[in-house]
Amino acid sequence: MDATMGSIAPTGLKGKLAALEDFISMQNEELAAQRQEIESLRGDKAGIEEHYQGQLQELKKTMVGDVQRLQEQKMLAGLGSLLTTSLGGSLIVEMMARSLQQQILGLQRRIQEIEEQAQPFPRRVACRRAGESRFQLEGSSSRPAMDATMGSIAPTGLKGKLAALEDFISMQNEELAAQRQEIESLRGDKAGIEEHYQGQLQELKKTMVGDVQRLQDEVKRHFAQQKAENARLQQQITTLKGEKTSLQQQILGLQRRIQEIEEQAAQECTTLWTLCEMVGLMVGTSFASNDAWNGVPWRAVSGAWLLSSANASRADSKTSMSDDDLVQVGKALSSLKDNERFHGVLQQPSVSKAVRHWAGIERLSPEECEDWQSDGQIMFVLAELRRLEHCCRKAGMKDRPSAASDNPGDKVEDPPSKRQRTEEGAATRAPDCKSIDPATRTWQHDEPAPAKLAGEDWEEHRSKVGLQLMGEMPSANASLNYFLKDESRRSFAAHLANPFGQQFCASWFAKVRVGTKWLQPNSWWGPMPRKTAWMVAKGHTCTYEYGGMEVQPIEYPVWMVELMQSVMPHCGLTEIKDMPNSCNLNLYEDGKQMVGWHADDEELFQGKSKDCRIISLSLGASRQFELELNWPGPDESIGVVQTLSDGDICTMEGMTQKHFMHRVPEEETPVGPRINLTWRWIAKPRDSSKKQEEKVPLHTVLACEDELPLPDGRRLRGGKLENAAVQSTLEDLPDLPPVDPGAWRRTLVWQLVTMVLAAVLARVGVWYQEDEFAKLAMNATSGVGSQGFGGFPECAAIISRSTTQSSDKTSSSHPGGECKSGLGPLQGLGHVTCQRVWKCAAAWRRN
Ligand SMILES: O=C(O)CCC(=O)C(=O)O
Ligand SMILES: [Fe+2]
Repeated sequence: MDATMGSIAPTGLKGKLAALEDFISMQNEELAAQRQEIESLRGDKAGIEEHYQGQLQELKKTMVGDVQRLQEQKMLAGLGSLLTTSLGGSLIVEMMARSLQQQILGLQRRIQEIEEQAQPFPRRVACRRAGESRFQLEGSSSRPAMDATMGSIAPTGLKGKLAALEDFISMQNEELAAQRQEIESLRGDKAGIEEHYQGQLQELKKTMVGDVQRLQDEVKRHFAQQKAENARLQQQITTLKGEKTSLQQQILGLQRRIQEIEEQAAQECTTLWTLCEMVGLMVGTSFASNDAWNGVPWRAVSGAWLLSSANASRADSKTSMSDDDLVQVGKALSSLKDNERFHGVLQQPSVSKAVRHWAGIERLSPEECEDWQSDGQIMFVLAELRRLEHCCRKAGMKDRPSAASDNPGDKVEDPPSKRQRTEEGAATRAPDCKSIDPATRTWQHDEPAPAKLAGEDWEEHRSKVGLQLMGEMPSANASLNYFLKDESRRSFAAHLANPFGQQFCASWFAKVRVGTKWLQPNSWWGPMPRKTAWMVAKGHTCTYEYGGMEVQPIEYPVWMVELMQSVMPHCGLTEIKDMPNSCNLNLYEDGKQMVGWHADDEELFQGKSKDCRIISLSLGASRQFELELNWPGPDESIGVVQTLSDGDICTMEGMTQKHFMHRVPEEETPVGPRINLTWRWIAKPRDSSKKQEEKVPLHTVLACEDELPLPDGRRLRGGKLENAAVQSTLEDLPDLPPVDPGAWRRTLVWQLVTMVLAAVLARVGVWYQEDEFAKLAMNATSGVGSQGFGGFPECAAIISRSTTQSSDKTSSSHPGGECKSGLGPLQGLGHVTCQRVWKCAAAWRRN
């Protein structure tokens, strides 16, 4: 400053002052310029910082994007690895994915570091804020500020003023120097920041490029590996596909083979089954019509049947004469089994149809039945079956279940086996073994003709036995006309044309039709071709049986007694106590409905051994009533026909039921409905205590949908075999009394029991290994003795073979877990339960 001042000094004090002032003002200007530069430098610095921060931000964004992309690639790689691992079990892809994951983690860390490092450049000049300047040089108005400062140092004279100015200048100089220093420092800062950020950016870019490059390389390598792996897997898939195709072809082949075998087996089974069914029918057991038997392994069961039959016949060769008949049955069965022609012919649909009809399984039209007469194949098969039937009959097997009771005659109706031609069975039964012999004109009967008396007469004369015909009774209607009067056979039938008038008959037709609970039971031969009801006088309880079915009696309704009081006096019966105590009612809805050839010869009425009265009233449409001789003599006419019209009374008296059959045949032309009431006298009431022991057919055990009443009054759930019910019933069953091995071992009924047991077990899903089953059978039949039951192990073997073949070979108790019954798998229940099942089945053999 001194130098500057020296150059402007010599012009006196005033001049000096003026010079100083100029100088100060110059310096002020310089100071202002410097401040401006400082401002601008500060702005530059902020700009630079902002610029680099922006760049860093951008870089970070790019890096995040890159990482994300890599992550996606890694995810894909993860998927690929999953696929690869699951397909080929390769771990390479997974390892690569893991390394990528680590790299990404590293990159993320790196970004964090960079973020931390990328804090704004430290402001080393931050302490030098504008406010700390010794001079308040706000804005551009430096002059007034200086003036003010100068003013404060002014009033001490010119010298003082000079000295003050000098001071001021020297302060200004200091200030300038300080500002210059700041400018210097700011310039340095600016360069430093730029350099700092540049360096950082450079480094960051370098790291990033390296990292990304490395990752990309790795991803590339990974994909290449993946590609190779895929190719390998593709190869494997192609191989597998080829193998699969070949296996599929093999399976198809096997399936075809199975089908062939099954078809073959089904054919065998059909034949065997027909035999079983037939023999079953003979011993009073029918399986065919029962849905409950669906799902039973018939092949096994029928196989078991034949095996045990064969076994029985083998065993029988050593036994006593009394078993001969059974041996014959076994032999007949075996011979049928080996009869090639029989089996061949049986395959024919028409033949099997005929057999099914013959066995009563399926109903066919009379026209179809007639065609069979001329069909050699059908006749051949039926003849073979008849031979078997003959053996069975001889061995004491009966036609149907009730025939096995002690009272075989206690039936109102027999199966239509006794008569042929247009009998009831014509619609339901094949032209069977019963036919009229054209040479002798005699019916071929189950029974031979009874012996005649010493002369030509068949029966004692009525005068001798004291038979009074109803028409001869004093009060009887004189118009009662005997259209059949066979004194030799003591057989009579009378007719009385409507004595009541049309009005009476119409009103009674309606009353009886509405007042009766009509039934149409199914017999062995199909549904009965008419409706029926069975009524008895108060105090009588006899049931009425139709082909295997029992009908409970209805007590005479009031109208019945009233009607009898109108009808009976025409037959000479005026007292209630003398009137019939039972009545069979028939409703023929139309001309197609009928009653086949039969005799009312049930034991209940004793019609075969004693004189027997039957009185009938017809209401409604007229129908033909035919009577024919059982054993007509050479010159005798076979029978008589009587039309029965509305209101007509008809009687049968004496021994008519023994020597004649009667029927009401189908009408050719349409006719209206007809009711017939047939009154009879119950001569020998059935012993009701016998009812307890009545036969329950074996199949009923399984067939019944609901509860099955046990002989002792308890009930068993059959068809559904419900767990708890079966369990508790079986638990309560008493132990079996010891059985006589000779009697039971070889009877066909017993063998049927084993079949049923096998079927029961099969049905509830229990399958045993041969030895297990045999042991079980032995235990259960310990009462039978050391021989045991011959057929059983075979039976078990067949069952176990036929079942283990199809499913689980190792399971001894429950293949496939497919159990259709409500009992569930018996696996957990074990032998005890099975023994009970056995006991249960065995208990039925007594029935
Ligand atoms: O309907 C008829 O006339 C005969 C009925 C018959 O024979 C019977 O019910 O036993
Ligand atoms: Fe009859």
